[in-house]
Amino acid sequence: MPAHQLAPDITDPAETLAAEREHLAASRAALRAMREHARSLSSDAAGDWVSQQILQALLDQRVAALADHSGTPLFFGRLDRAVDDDLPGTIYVGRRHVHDDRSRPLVIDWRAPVSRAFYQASPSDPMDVALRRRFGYHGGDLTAYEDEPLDQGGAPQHSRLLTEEIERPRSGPMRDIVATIQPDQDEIVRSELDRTVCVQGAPGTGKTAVGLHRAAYLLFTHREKLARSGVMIVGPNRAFLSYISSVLPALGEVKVDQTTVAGILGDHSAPEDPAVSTVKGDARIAPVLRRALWMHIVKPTEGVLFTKGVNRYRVADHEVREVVASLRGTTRYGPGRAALAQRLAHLVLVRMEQRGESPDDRVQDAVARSKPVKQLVEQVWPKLTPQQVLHRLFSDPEFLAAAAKDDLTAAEQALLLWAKPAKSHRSAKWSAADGALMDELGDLIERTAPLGHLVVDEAQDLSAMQLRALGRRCRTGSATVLGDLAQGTTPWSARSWDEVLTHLGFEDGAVTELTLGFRVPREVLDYAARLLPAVAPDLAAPQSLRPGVGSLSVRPAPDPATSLTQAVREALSREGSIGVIVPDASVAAVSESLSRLDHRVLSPDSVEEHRLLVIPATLAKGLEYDHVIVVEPADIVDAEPRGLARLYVVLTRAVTSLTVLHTRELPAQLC
Ligand SMILES: Nc1ncnc2c1ncn2[C@@H]1O[C@H](COP(=O)(O)OP(=O)(O)OP(=O)(O)O)[C@@H](O)[C@H]1O
Repeated sequence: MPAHQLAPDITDPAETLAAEREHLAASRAALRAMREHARSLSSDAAGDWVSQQILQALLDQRVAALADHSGTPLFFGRLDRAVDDDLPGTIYVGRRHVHDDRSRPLVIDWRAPVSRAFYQASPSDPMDVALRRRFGYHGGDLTAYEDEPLDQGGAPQHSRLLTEEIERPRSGPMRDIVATIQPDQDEIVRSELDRTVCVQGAPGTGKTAVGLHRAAYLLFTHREKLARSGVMIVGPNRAFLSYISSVLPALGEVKVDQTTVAGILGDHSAPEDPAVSTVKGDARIAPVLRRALWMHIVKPTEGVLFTKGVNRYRVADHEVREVVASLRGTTRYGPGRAALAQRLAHLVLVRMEQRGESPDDRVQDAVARSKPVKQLVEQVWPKLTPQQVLHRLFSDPEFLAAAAKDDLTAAEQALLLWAKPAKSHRSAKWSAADGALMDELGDLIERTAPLGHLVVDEAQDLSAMQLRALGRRCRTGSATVLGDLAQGTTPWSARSWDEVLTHLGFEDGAVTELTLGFRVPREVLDYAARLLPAVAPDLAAPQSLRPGVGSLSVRPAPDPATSLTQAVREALSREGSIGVIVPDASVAAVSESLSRLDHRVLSPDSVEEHRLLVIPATLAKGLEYDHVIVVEPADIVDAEPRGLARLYVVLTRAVTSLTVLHTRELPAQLC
């Protein structure tokens, strides 16, 4: 008999646990049967070879989605419901739906509407739940449970299992938080597909986790629609992507694109003065690009002469001018070109008809592709690539001035001009900021295909032009925008979320805040928060769920190498991952000084998994380690204009302990 039918009558904890284990075993067996059934299905039924391959791929995906990961529990919660409806009185909430051979649900997916109460119900609003049970696990084994009656009023109960989960040492990539999503996080996760949500949150409040879980929720709830249009996660760099890469697959979602802004806009990396990148990132350049593109259209001075056999058909120059004028600004540049050819061909056809001929559509297509029409189109409405337009804009001061009008000052235009223009657009070296400009131009030429939903992490760091590039990818969909204004480290970092939402094209997006920190111990967070008045004076000091007494150690290091080795050895004697975060310029020296200890250096592209990592300060964003050792804060601050914000990021990566080593004086805010 399934455990859930026995459980309500059992009061002895050991018996209860045994019954729940039985339910777990039954669920595992049922999942195995579901998997075997899926495996037994054949793609032979499909009519042709292609359909067969597609069906087989779908069946393989289904089998993969039904895998039972022995290290993760099939369910983590249970609700005893106090309502008589079509659903079972007791439901088990887990990572995926499992049913028995008579289609009775043994485990219900955490994303199903009925599971919502597991995250949201409270004694003041029990949501028809009499009892919430949380399970404790070790590996895949059920080891404990905790009951919370919800129908008797009173204050919400403190959960020991929740605390243990939050306190669990980190190792390896980021884990899902599906068993312990908090009510305010759940609100965001379950917000509707058509809503764009922007989450401001202090370090470690779970923004990334919430964004990933929202993606999983939306894929479950709108499976068909999003399977067609797609969901994309955009993170700050590849090291971050590799850190978060396991979360969605663990939730059964394997078909989500996870990428960086460079992954979308191209890996352009020509070095550039930040002052130039700042002008290129400003939204004021968007109308400049639009003008620069359309300025390539030349006023027609000639008509078309089309010859067929002995017949000649003429379209007058003023007619061509009228066609061009009517198309200008009413279509994108690329389709406009094609339309011009068709409209000219149509005028030729009218001439043919006037002479008693009866040409059909094929004749119109042939005329549109004929040499005289093609030549005129090329002359009047030339084929262009974004690179060609940008190359001209950055090499030709007069062209730039004409395109810039009053949108850019003379000084800004001077910044944009290349000191040594490349000979052609083909040999030009493009910067990261140019990537967003090319994308903008690309979209003015041909429409960018939109996605169903976009999750943008660390959005505070993106320029207006990068945000516009992302926004156009979800213009018919929606976005989840995540970030922290205090962690903005680029010269163009956002000062307000309204600004970010406007550039993305979601002016009416809702801004919400997460305030409780799950990562950084209170003592460490309070220390880092001393920088807040300098980096984001309008933000309230963050709060931590984790007391972490004794987690902070700030040490003068007269002999840096010895102090570092000692701090690392101390961390190695404890459980968990270790991140040594250092000024970028010191990476090689620090790695050298740790040469006797087995370690790796994190690089932007690395998928390094190692217990002891040396991390350049500029790569630390979004990452976390049990023990963090920060080397020379003053150098981190001095290395870049928003160095204090960088230091704030760096000081908030620790889960268990933070050791700060300094030879130089600490920044004044930390003294
Ligand atoms: N509800 C939760 N239950 C358990 N752990 C959680 C919960 N929410 C967040 N966490 C954990 O807290 C840590 C920080 O989460 P996350 O990286 O998503 O925060 P963040 O707000 O994106 O931080 P940052 O701004 O520093 O990038 C992660 O280890 C995450 O798994």
